[in-house]
Amino acid sequence: MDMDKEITAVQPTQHHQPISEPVIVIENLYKKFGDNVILENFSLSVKREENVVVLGKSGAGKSVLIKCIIGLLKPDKGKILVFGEDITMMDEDELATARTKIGFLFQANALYDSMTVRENLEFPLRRHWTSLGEAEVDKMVKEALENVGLTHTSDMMPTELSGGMLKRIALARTLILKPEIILYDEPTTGLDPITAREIDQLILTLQKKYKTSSIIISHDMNCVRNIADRVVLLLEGMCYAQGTYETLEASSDPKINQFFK
Ligand SMILES: Nc1ncnc2c1ncn2[C@@H]1O[C@H](COP(=O)(O)OP(=O)(O)OP(=O)(O)O)[C@@H](O)[C@H]1O
Repeated sequence: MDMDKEITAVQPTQHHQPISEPVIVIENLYKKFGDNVILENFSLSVKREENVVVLGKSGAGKSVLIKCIIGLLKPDKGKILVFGEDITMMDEDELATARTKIGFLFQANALYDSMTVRENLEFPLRRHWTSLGEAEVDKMVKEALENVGLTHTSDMMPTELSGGMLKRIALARTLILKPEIILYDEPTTGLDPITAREIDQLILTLQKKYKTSSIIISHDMNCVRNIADRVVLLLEGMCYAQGTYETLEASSDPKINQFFK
């Protein structure tokens, strides 16, 4: 379909310039459940070191999109190229390899309540990088906790931490495997505004440090404004519009405008 709207009137932005080489290219993705068409001709490309926020109403298909990118759902049609390799054509072994390059920050953090913070951080290392020695594991856990300013929580249980601290630990755990791409599912939902802004800042700081590329699902318009190099509006199954926060906010199209009120 030719309804995709590229909003081109670029305004000055304080965000860094992403490098133009794409790390994710999604072409004409189509996904339905029964008669319920969720994604219809959805296309999107994400450049290296770019933060793309996907904005859409509840039920628009944002989670379905993310699940397709990590191969948890198979689209009915279309391609998802991650570093040039089509995720939709991969078997489980190939997917497992591809997923080591893709970090995922779950909305509910997905930390293990029965493990200490340190054990939660060690878990992905021991699972994916089995050849690491104790000293290396220690060093990486320390670095991960320093990155999020929570070295003192190492021996604490997740239940002893606040929502903002849990989000930081979840972010540290996502980053510990040094993924090149991070997918964030509503990273600031459920946090108070001040903590939410701290998480935005941390996401940006760590992105600069590790040079990651990201797709971020968010309803939090402050988060969208702070983090997005580019905003993509997922509407009616497709990429309805895309542009900087400022250009979309200035749009006179009521379908775009409704998100910025
Ligand atoms: N496994 C599934 N089987 C059937 N329908 C599904 C499945 N997964 C998602 N859906 C449907 O797909 C649609 C999009 O769901 P999705 O979770 O992607 O929405 P969303 O945009 O992430 O919404 P929210 O912002 O509320 O999380 C919904 O109508 C949902 O019921």
